Amino acid sequence: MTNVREEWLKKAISDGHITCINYNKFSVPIVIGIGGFGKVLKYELSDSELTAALKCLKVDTSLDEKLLHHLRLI
Ligand SMILES: Nc1ncnc2c1ncn2[C@@H]1O[C@H](COP(=O)(O)OP(=O)(O)OP(=O)(O)O)[C@@H](O)[C@H]1O
Repeated sequence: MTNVREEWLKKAISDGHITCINYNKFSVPIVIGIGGFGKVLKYELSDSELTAALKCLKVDTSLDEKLLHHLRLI
């Protein structure tokens, strides 16, 4: 079965809606907060002076199934 989430991400990156930065550019993370959708982590970027806060979203694999079910109904 096609991974809907992966295909969606690839398209969003190739269409320029999401900027993709290689994960090895980020330092070891420090957890700085927790929200409803996941943890927020602080990173330094290796090739710049930038500090970044990234949210690591919780994975809900049932979303793929719900989306596929919805698409079958259309
Ligand atoms: N850019 C940031 N810089 C510093 N700390 C941050 C940053 N973004 C989030 N945090 C910390 O992480 C915590 C959770 O942030 P988050 O955005 O996940 O909150 P939320 O809006 O309640 O979550 P959600 O949108 O998932 O429901 C914040 O309360 C804050 O302490």
